Amino acid sequence: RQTGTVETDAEKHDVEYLTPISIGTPPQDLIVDFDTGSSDLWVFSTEMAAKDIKGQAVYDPNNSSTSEKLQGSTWQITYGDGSSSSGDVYLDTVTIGNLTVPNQAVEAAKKVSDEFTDDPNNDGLLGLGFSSINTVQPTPQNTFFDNVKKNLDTPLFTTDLKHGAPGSYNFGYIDPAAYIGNISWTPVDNSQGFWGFTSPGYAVGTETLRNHSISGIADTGTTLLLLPKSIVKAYYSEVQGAQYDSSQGGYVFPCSPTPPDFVFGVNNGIVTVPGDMVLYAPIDSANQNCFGGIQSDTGIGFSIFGDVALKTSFVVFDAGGLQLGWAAK
Ligand SMILES: Cc1nn(C)c(C)c1CC(=O)Nc1ccccn1
Repeated sequence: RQTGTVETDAEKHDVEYLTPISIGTPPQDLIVDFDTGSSDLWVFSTEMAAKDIKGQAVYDPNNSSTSEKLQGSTWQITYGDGSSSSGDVYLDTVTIGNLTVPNQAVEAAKKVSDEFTDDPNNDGLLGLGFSSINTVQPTPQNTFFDNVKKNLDTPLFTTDLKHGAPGSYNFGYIDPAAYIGNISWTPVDNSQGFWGFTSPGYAVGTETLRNHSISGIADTGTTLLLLPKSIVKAYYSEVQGAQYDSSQGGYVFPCSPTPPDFVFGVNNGIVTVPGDMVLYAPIDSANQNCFGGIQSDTGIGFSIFGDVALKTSFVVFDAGGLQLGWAAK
């Protein structure tokens, strides 16, 4: 039985967290976005048009003695923010930290949307959602985690994302030194292929928790905390000068003073998003006004507990117990 750990580094404003992986023989090193909100492992590849590659590392299946084309298989994915990619599929050896999966489905991109072309540091996505939403046709493929699970001491992984600093993904064990206090556990609804859960309520600043169920997903691949419009309005009503700025596509407010904390419940525990984490990023060079890290989930159908929420905590994604554990750190 094994365990593994790999460091993930924050991009500017923690917009995404990029993590090294190796594919093929000899190993080809790429840096990808681990995404608990999707279930495809896809990478920039030599099968793409040169104009769509701007600085990314690419996977070359012809340069790997262990690659094997999955004949007739294709994939196409469109994310909620409208970005997309598509291509064909190889089986090849994938290594993350000290964990290796010999016949992992590696989805080689032939096309990617501009959002990916214009993100020079990101060479692809590694889905850590449930394999039920893998997009490979005609036969959906397993995620890296689903393939490595049987070799792990226990079928779980943990995230320890940080604000402006490298964090870590651990596989197969809970590091007691990575968190403080108790872990609050809550059941996972994976019926849509996500790490879904329901928070019992929220609070703004130091007020007491309001009973208001929030159903959402724990999603490392989404930058912000996307919540029901009514909760977002309630939060920003307590932030001086906050307003919805349609040109920015969300709530903006003066970068000073620091806005109030946002607290959400997890079972009978709470998770606190400090006000300075809600200050997502300045929208002007004078750093006068800031774009909020909390925005509306309108149109998605569920809330998204993205990096703004996840980086406050040590989070356990437990596939064995089908539960999420949140702890302070
Ligand atoms: C931001 C957003 N809006 N809507 C409607 C959804 C569903 C999202 C989340 C999203 O799309 N996340 C993402 C994007 C690219 C790669 C990985 N995950």
